[in-house]
Amino acid sequence: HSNREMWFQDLFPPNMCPINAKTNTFYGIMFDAGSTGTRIHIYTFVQKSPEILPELEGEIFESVKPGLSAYADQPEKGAESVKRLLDMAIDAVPPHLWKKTPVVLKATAGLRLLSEEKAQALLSEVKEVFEESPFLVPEDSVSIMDGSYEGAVLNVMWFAGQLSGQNQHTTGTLDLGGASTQITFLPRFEETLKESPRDFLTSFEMFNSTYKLYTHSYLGFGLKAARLATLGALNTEVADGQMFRSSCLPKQLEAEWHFGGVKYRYGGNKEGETGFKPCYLEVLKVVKGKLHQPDEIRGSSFYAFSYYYDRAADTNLIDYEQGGVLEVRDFERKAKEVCDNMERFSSASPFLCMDLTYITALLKEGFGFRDNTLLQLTKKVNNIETSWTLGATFHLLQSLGITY
Ligand SMILES: Nc1ccn([C@@H]2O[C@H](COP(=O)(O)OP(=O)(O)O)[C@@H](O)[C@H]2O)c(=O)n1
Ligand SMILES: [Ca+2]
Repeated sequence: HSNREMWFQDLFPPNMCPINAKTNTFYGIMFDAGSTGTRIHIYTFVQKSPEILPELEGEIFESVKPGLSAYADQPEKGAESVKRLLDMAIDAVPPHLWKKTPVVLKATAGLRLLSEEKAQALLSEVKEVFEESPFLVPEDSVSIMDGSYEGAVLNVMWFAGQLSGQNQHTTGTLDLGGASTQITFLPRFEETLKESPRDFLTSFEMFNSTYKLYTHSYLGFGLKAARLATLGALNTEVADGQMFRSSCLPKQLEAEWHFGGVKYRYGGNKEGETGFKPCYLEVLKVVKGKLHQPDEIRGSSFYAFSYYYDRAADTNLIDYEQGGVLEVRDFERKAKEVCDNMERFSSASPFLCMDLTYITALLKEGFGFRDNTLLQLTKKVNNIETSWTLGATFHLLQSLGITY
């Protein structure tokens, strides 16, 4: 594991400065308002001289469920959940640094799925909470994040950390959230640049370098949105008591599910088929032909985060603490095992079969990966959550001139 443990040291190089240099310590508070939960990351950095990048010293992390979008009709209550998390920062940051510590909230896909009006109401309540706090509130402190920024920042962090590592063939990241999914990589071939839609290509500046990236966020292709799409319930008016059925669910199941402030009734195919085959056909309708497939990624390997990690860990494909390396076909094998023995897996989430089948279809038919494409599943490094929030905080501190 030495390579993995070195990762943050690579990213924030160790002290190379004269012994009497003045050390600059600073904090950044970043909220990740995701579709399934709200999280606070309080980062501490130290910078020992202007010539070298700040080092990450530590992180305090806490999360609450549900996400802000569940408070679509009660924006004050949503903001309250943010305030409770922000109170942690009052204790964590020394009072004399409060005024120099920026607080920012970036919402991801969940809020993008709400109406403009409801999303804005939530954001302005949150903004009020920030303004009543003793922290530095920059312009645009509360916003809905552009999906390509989310992917870019995450990938650049990993890529920068890998420069001196061994795993130089892994140049991309895959993130599977609740409402959206991102793919990002550093293109190696001219072909990719020529064949990709314009808005899939971006250059990104961080750590004093410019990175040319392929990045895209697919809204509605997160795991939970995909459940609704598979059930035929995404972007439709749900009639009172309407029942959505799928061959990916246990035959006898009938239940309720709340997502994005809406209640859905769903269940298994009581009379019809269940199992991997019919389920795969259902899920295929959601992904087939909907995603751009760059040729060069077929043989690459990718880091994979979020629900890729969670579902692999839930089914013992990887260790929950350590993560691991998988091939795409491992997800398919597990999906077959779960879907064709649904009663045996009934103790876990009733969506386990659908989730694994969706992940399989997304990777193979969506992105066009091969059966043997390698995925490196990672959650934490040195006890720090691997998240776009770290890169975004770093970016923020640089833009505010808080680093030297
Ligand atoms: N700090 C975090 C944030 C999200 N996640 C993962 O992301 C999943 C949900 O994604 P999300 O709520 O951020 O949804 P999106 O808004 O990104 O679509 C969680 O269930 C976790 O698997 C994580 O592992 N650690
Ligand atoms: Ca997310």
